[in-house]
Amino acid sequence: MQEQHTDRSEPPRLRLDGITVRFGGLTALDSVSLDIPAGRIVGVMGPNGAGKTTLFNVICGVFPPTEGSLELDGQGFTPRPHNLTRSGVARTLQGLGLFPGLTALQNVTAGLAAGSRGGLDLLALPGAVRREARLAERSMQALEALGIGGYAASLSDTLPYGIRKKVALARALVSEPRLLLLDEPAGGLSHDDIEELASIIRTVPGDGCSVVLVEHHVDLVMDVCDRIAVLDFGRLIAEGTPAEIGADPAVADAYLGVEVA
Ligand SMILES: Nc1ncnc2c1ncn2[C@@H]1O[C@H](COP(=O)(O)OP(=O)(O)OP(=O)(O)O)[C@@H](O)[C@H]1O
Repeated sequence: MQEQHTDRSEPPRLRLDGITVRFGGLTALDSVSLDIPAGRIVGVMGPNGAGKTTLFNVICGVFPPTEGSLELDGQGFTPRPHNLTRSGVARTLQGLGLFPGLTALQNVTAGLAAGSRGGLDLLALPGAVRREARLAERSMQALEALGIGGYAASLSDTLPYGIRKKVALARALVSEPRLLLLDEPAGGLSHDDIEELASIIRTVPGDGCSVVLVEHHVDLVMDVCDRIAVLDFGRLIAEGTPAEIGADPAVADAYLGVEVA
């Protein structure tokens, strides 16, 4: 199945139209069309090598698709990795990507500065100082919203892994994105941390933000997502609600015995 563009009255937050990615002779994504509705959480699942990371990379502009196009809120969208925040798109990375020599607060502020016009001001002009104070205040609020304000002054590499994951999430959320891309956020987390992550992810659409969740952790995807897309060998083999995906024999086949419901 490929076409499932639904509500024609309002454009989806993100539309992927016929996305194909080839690496030499290998087709990593094969004409994938998928809508991410506004204010919804959409999971992308699939076995190893299915094309999940490749899809994420296309949405982030790491490389352009070989064929196909993207739209953001109905406008043609050519993502550029260094301009994503300004497009209203934020992401977390599998490897966290925090600056080890910076505090938790400074790491979050870096996420804001990436989206602002001048980046962080290095000259301590009065206006610049005020602006930096505002950025720091917003960053602190982002940390507090995730319950980790108490770690603001700690160097990020001294923090427990679960807290670092939250710092990375705060850095993505601080820019108030309209599209949040989460790349395997549950990787390396304990069961309790994953439950907490699930409740955090569920709050994101409250601000109208859409979420794309690329994740191996099937339980988390089933738990938090409004809709789920399943890739297998680069093809979109299923798209639907968690209940529909859990009952889809093609999905069960793709996972070869891995329990999905
Ligand atoms: N830069 C690249 N050059 C060549 N082949 C690549 C490249 N990136 C990915 N591939 C291939 O494309 C296919 C899809 O890979 P991708 O990493 O997107 O899958 P995935 O679903 O994210 O897998 P995993 O769950 O193991 O991370 C695989 O066969 C992979 O080997």
